[in-house]
Amino acid sequence: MSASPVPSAAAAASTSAAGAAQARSGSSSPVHKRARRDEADAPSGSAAATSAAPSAAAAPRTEPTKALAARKRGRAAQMAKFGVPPVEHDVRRLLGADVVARLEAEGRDWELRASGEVCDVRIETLGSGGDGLAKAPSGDWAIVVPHVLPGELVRVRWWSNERMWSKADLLEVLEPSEKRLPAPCPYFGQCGGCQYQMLSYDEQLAHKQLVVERAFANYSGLPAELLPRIGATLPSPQQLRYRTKLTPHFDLPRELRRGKGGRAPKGGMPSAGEVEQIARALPIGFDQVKGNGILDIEECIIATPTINEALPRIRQGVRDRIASYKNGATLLLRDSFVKNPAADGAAATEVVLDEAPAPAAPREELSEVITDHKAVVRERVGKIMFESPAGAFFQNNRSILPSLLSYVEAALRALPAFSSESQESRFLVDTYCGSGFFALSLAHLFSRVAGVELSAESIACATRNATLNSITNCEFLAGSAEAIFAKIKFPAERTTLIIDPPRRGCDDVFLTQLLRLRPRLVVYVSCNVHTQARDIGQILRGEPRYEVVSACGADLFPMTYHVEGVAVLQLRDEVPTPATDSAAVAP
Ligand SMILES: C[S@@+](CC[C@H](N)C(=O)[O-])C[C@H]1O[C@@H](n2cnc3c(N)ncnc32)[C@H](O)[C@@H]1O
Repeated sequence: MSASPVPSAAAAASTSAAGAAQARSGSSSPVHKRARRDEADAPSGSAAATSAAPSAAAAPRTEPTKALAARKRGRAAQMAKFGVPPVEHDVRRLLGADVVARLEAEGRDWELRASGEVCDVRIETLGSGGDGLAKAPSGDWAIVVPHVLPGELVRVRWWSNERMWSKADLLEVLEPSEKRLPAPCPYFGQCGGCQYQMLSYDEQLAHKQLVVERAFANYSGLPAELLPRIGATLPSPQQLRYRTKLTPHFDLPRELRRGKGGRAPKGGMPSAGEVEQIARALPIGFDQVKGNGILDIEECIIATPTINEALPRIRQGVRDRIASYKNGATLLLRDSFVKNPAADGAAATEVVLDEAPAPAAPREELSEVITDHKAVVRERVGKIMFESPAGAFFQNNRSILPSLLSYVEAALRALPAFSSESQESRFLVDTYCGSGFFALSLAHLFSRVAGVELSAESIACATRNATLNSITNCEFLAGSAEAIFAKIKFPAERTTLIIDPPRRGCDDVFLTQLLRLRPRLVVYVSCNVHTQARDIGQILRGEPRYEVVSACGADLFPMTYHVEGVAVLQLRDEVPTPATDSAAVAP
């Protein structure tokens, strides 16, 4: 066994780096306290490293009933929103059906296993959430470890108890994988933001393809023979410096927290000098991997250069005004094209766009950072300029948006149901349309377009964006997604319906009405491939019969475990279309 140093910045995951990060973190929530107590109970990193042994497969301990009930409630809350957590599927696959059945039958699936034990484990697989999975030395429990790769022998410390698995810290990579690369980010290993900085981009894409496949296998409820074939993941032209939105946050240090009615903090208000010291030490950034509070981040290499240029000024602004905050806060930094570069260009940064620009558009544009939630953010995708409320949703990776649109357009054009119709006889319904990204970008393919969206502010922007870009065939409606079904009068057999919901996916009301409308084609885009697979499964099992004609992941979030799902469905030909279908069906 080689104790070679970790050949990447993941060495930051070593105990010393983690300790330094912890020293800079300011959180004191109960979760953090518990984690620290666990560490205090455990042997020190170096001593434990030499004595790491299978004995770490600790004998189960007794847990107070209330604590166990709280753990079960936490999982039940997640189940209600998203279904079985993806990691549980990964754990079941790792342990195997026999072991899982035994744990469940013996009532040992919620056992209390971890309390700071250190052990060496071989990582067997990479889970859907970006963490590696290994079997505990006992063989009947899983250990989930961040920033590791399959095949690696790693030294870990377990610190939390979940159902049939425990989370663990990575202490050391004892035998690195050949696939491990030096991570470009100095915070990798400590920051909870990125999971894959040590993995080549091709490997990231291949893994995300597997994640989408597993999502359909685990969540669609479809038999194996009906699972869709998942295509290669759509790559992002930029793998770093792509994020146009960053939300670093901070907790207000205890010494500055006021009591009820604005009363001075318990020990009295610190002096100006003390406040300055507290402000200087304040971590402003992202959650640490283990939940040890916030890691101070001076630069985020997946964010755009414009954001990184503004970050020091915005962080300093927080420090200067720290005594005026009542609580911690989440900051907003959005990269926005400058409306009038000639007038506003002084403080803005030149952006070179990756995609081929529209003939009339400039090759280079200026961008600036917007921090006010109520302000307007500008984004150009291909020929179209979008305005959206800074506090509302807009896609965060500008470099991949042209290829995402091209993928959808090519997938539709490949279908006779679409290509045999002229533009004048095609209709588009864009549900969960935000500021009109899909509706306006694809409007040239359709005769008429209708969009629906819950946020009235976003709808106002969508309507304005149509005018700004001289697009005259789009209408937008503020309301819940299913409200569109009662409004539109498009012929269902010539209608394409886009679904792009938030992470929780669609509800039954929406899916039921979609099936009643029977649009000829459905494009489902989602930032949560698990709820997407669940919803597509429900559509495919319903009446009338749909089939998936193409599906893949799109890498809107390189270096992280997130993957966007894109799927195109069509109504199956053998299903006769009732005569009433040529008019929209009111609910
Ligand atoms: C993932 S975003 C997609 C936005 C848009 N398609 C785009 O690409 O910019 C999901 C959108 O759904 C909206 N939304 C959430 N719940 C909704 C509901 N029940 N009905 C309609 N829109 C909803 C959110 O406000 C958000 O704008």
